[in-house]
Order: sequence, then structure tokens, then C-alpha cells
Amino acid sequence: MTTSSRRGDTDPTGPRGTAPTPATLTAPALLRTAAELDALPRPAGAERAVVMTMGALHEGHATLIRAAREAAGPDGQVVVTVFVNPLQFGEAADLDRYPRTLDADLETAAAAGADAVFAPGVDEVYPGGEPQVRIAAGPMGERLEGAWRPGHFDGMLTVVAKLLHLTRPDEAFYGQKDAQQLALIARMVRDLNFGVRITGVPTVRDADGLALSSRNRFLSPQERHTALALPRALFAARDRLAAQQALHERAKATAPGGDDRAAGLNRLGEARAAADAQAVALARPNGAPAAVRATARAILDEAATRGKHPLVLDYLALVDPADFTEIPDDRESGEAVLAVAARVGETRLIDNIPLTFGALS
Ligand SMILES: Nc1ncnc2c1ncn2[C@@H]1O[C@H](COP(=O)(O)OP(=O)(O)OP(=O)(O)O)[C@@H](O)[C@H]1O
Ligand SMILES: CC(C)(CO)[C@@H](O)C(=O)[O-]
Ligand code: BAL
Repeated sequence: MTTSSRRGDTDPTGPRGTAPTPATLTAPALLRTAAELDALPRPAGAERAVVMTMGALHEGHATLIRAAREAAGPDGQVVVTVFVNPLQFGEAADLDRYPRTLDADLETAAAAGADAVFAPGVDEVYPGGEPQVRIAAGPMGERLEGAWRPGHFDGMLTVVAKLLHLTRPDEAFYGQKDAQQLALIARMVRDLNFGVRITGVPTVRDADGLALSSRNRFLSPQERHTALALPRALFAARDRLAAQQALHERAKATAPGGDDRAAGLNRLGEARAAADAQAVALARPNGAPAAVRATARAILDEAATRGKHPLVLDYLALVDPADFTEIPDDRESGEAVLAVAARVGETRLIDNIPLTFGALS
């Protein structure tokens, strides 16, 4: 039988020897059933914020919880859900080996400022077995991750819908690391009038650049070295775009008249100055999407040739964050997401970076 429990005070030094903070002094309530969650009083005159996770909490999750705490304020309430959702897994092996670390998760949640952790069992979330009626993610859910993990986003949205109904938050927080998931949740909430604010939180990375992920623990040191090609590719592409855009800005500032100026200089016999003026005039942002893709691709291709621990690329795509369709090569302005998914050994990783075309960053 499972019961609602409010665990005693944690070690005052906090988890992993961190300095004590007010949040570490009180452990969150551990709620195992929907009935226990229903019995959790709502904060009076303040908001409830929710962070949904599959557990094995790391600093990325802690950042989401801190953001929720900050938004809810001292009088508000932060609920963290921990549930490994079978509906969104393709291979049973991936589901079976997914890490489950509830005791450590409660400490991490406490230190980050959670008031309650809702960690139901599979039977509690799906009392009638696999649900007959599900959320369909639609066309956006069939692109990128959806193409590689058929049914994944339907399963993800179905459990997110259920968890939103169960926890009834004012605001819910999700990581930009799972950019397509975040976009789909925002879309579902808008299309189906869920009446909750959805907030994205930027990706948290390790010092070496790798995006934090529960699945990183499966990487051997050599595999991790290969996996670093993901952030390196994304950051190189971002830098390439910034350089191209800086050159374009310089062109606008230094070459009024562009090609006309080059022609005039040519007539005067100033061949070198004419060539410079023309080069500057040509430094337009046109072709930036192709340059961004090529820059990232070169780094990923190199990692794919690594002897013992090669990277196997599933996709690299430059997409519109609104619907995850490919950005056309002649795009000169607007928001984009450069997204990548790859396998290293048995571990599949995803990462992405937001980019803005047509602006100096
Ligand atoms: N590095 C990160 N930075 C910011 N948010 C993150 C990060 N990693 C995960 N999140 C967010 O935390 C929430 C829960 O994610 P989840 O429990 O699946 O963790 P995960 O580390 O992404 O695990 P995995 O990649 O193995 O599925 C999601 O909203 C996810 O986007
Ligand atoms: C949103 C989510 C908790 C649904 O299971 C999961 O996909 C995750 O952890 O990103
Ligand atoms: N972090 C996304 C959840 C999943 O991989 O299933």
C-alpha cells in the first residue's frame, strides 16, 4: 500500500555536501496516488507550478525546479512529477534500463525548492491498462524525433495531458533541450485550451558542453568524448552564423551603393578597391541556412569516422521552432532551431541550439 508521506528533515548539509538553504531543510511531500495529490492543499492567493520529469534528476531538472520556485514565489507551490511513461518508449529495452533513483530525486527536488513530489506507479496513471483514447501529436509530431521514434510524441502528450489534469498547475516548466517536445506541449495547450502557462527553460550543459541528460550516465569516457561532437557542431554553426551576419553588417556600413560603387572604382582603374567593394557588397545573409548546416555537418561527419566509438547520426536539421519544418536556404531573418540526434554506442542523444537569422548575436 502506498501512503502520502512528508519525510523528515534532510541532512542539514544538504545533498552532496552543498551549503544549507531554507529549501534543503524541509523535504518535499512524497505523493504516490492521485487521491494524495488531490488532498494537497492549493496555495492560498498564490500559484502552483509544476515540473514534469522521468526521474534520475540532474542539474538540468534542478534548474527547472528553481525556475518554478522563482515563478511561484515563497507563498506559491512547486510540484515535481516523477514518472517513467511506458507509452512514450519504443523499445522495451530502453524502458527497462531507464534509471530509477527516487531517493536521490527527493533530495535533489528538496534542494531545488520543491514542495511536493508526485511519483505514481504505472497502474495509478493507467488504471485501465493502455489508454484507448490518446492525444495525437499531428504533423509536427511526425517530424525529426517523431520520425525516429514513431508514436513517441503521442505517448508523451497523452501523459503530459494526464499529468496536467492531475496536478492542475497555473504554470508548467519544460526544458529547451527537448525543443520539439516543448513546442508540441505548447501547441497542445493552445489547440485544446488547457488553460495553463507553458514556460521553456534554456538547456543546462556540463562544463565540456554536453547537454545534461539522464542517459549520459550510459556513456563510457571514450563514448562521451565522441558525443561532444554534438555541442561542438551546434556551437560552431552558431559562430559561423554570427560571423556571416557581422560581415553583412560591415557591408551595410562600409559599402553604400554596393555593386555600383565597385563598378565606379573599376572605371577609375581601382581594381583592388573594386574587388573589395564587391566582396563586401556580396556579404549578404543569403545562404546562411546552408552555411549553418554545412558547418555542423562537417563536425558530425568527422565524428562518424572515429575508429572504435563512432557517432551515428540520426538527423541534423535546421527548423522553424513553430512547426519543426525545414528552414529554406533563402531565409534571411527569423527564429530557427538547429537540432541534432545521434547514437554513440547504445546511447541515443539529442541536442539543439536556438538561432536568430538576420540579427547580430
Ligand atoms: N540539460 C537540460 N537542460 C534543461 N532542461 C532539461 C535538461 N535535461 C532535461 N531537461 C528537461 O527536464 C524535463 C524532464 O526531462 P527528462 O526527465 O526526460 O530528463 P532527460 O535528462 O532529458 O532524460 P533523457 O534525455 O534520458 O530522457 C524535460 O522538460 C526536459 O526537457
Ligand atoms: C514530459 C515528460 C515528463 C513526459 O513523460 C518526459 O517526456 C520528459 O521527461 O521530458
Ligand atoms: N526527455 C524526453 C523523454 C524521452 O526521451 O522519452
